[in-house]
Amino acid sequence: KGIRPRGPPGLPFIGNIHQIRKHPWITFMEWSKIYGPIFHLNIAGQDAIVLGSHKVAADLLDRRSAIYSDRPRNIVTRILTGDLVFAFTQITPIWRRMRRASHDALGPKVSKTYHVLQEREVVWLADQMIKAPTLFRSHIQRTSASLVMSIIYGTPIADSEDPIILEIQHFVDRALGAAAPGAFIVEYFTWMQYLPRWMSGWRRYAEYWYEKDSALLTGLFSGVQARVDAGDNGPSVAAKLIKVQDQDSLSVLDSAWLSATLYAAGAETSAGQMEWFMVSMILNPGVQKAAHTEMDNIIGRGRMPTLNDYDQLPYIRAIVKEVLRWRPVLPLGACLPHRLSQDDWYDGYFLPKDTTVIPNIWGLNHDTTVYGSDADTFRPERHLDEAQKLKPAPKDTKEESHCSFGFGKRVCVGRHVANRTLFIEVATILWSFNICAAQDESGNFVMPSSEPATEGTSLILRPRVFGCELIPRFSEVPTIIAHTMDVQNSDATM
Ligand code: HEM
Repeated sequence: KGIRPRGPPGLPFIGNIHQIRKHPWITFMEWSKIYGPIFHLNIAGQDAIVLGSHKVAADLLDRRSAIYSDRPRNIVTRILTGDLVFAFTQITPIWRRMRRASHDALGPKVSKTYHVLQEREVVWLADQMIKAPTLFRSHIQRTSASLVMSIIYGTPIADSEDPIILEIQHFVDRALGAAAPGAFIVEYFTWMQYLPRWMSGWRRYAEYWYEKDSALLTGLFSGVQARVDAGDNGPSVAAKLIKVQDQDSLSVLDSAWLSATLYAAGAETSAGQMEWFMVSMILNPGVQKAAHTEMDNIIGRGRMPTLNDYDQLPYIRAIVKEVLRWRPVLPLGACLPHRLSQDDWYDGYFLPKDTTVIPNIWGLNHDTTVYGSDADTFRPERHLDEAQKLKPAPKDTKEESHCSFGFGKRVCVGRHVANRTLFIEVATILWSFNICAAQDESGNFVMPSSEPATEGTSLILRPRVFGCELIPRFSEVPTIIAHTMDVQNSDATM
């Protein structure tokens, strides 16, 4: 039907699997230089293409999103989640309803109703950082988990070791783990799905956990139902799902899984980006200094920043864009590639139905033809013009200046919330602290690595474990944080 894109030669049966183990996004950048911005991989007999330029990614995933927005069919995940995690599902009627409900609950206008929750959480974060600075990573974790829990279920979390959080985290690890390439051999040898149940340990595992997780998630959702019935009017996604009753309403089970999907997609991603923010600040004191100057000029030292300051703080917004560009926590869209749902032709190439389509988000974000020869450098100024206002974003980056929120019909539904969360966390930490490298016993500074960690099972790309010193920028910082907390608490009880 036409020629296929070129790609690296592979081995019989397994294709290219053995060549793409460690940091595949870097290998893919190299292969893009050899084979062009669209190249072919053989994943154990399954066709895949990798997209290595903004234009190709936008041409296919955004401009032809009608046929490039399915997900690969994953046998184990489907059973494990009852096909109710819409981030993993095909474009089905249930995906459409869940996606619409999420957009209605997290879109640009509605997400303003969560500002009060975001502001409360970050002041709490600053307070924890003042009181126990060495535990900053666990404070960042708690804040992300708590914020997403507040937005979704209306229930903040005081401790990152909270039993509910641990239980949900196990659910998230199971779901993401099952979707990870190579997790279950049946995904490659699909005839195994027809083996009897007693020969299929993976099936018994998936069915068992689907029942258990459905009970856990329905319990969480029903807790919100009980509060709404008792007259609680607090803003939350779950409360919105309960209150909106129309022909598109989701069942309790669907709503329970939808809420949990949003938690799974939102908590670790935001926390991972915040860890990269901390690393970028330690490595770039000049950037910190410029941010502190913006803070002093616009906010001053008498109050903490709020989300109302968003438009007045272009340098902070440029830092957020640069963190997302420089170290995207989902460098390949992680376990969420797209799938082509019908035969297609592009630039003289034939692309068969069912091809897995992998955008190299990391590669696009580091493309020197778009970001210049210093694309690997953390430099927020690249997003600003001479008047220190934000520049228009490069073409095909959907006003974000990076591709870290994905593409087309699958573009991250939580991006408005995520952008504001990162903004207020970054602004609050920079208003409060000088962030410095930690010192070892001999007083030498220990710089964090800008290389991503590879250890651990998380699919989120995080920095290696690192320390830092958080020094309040001026003596009134602790008092102003405490005072802001008091005001927020009294507003909440009014
Ligand atoms: C900095 C934080 C975040 C990053 C970097 C991020 C990134 C992404 C990426 C790359 C995708 C895949 C897009 C694609 O397939 O093309 C995605 C999907 C998704 N994100 Fe986010 N995300 C973040 C935060 C959030 C938050 C806070 C939520 C919700 C509260 C959320 C909910 C989702 C959902 C539900 C999907 C699946 C959409 C679908 O398949 O239709 N994300 N995100």
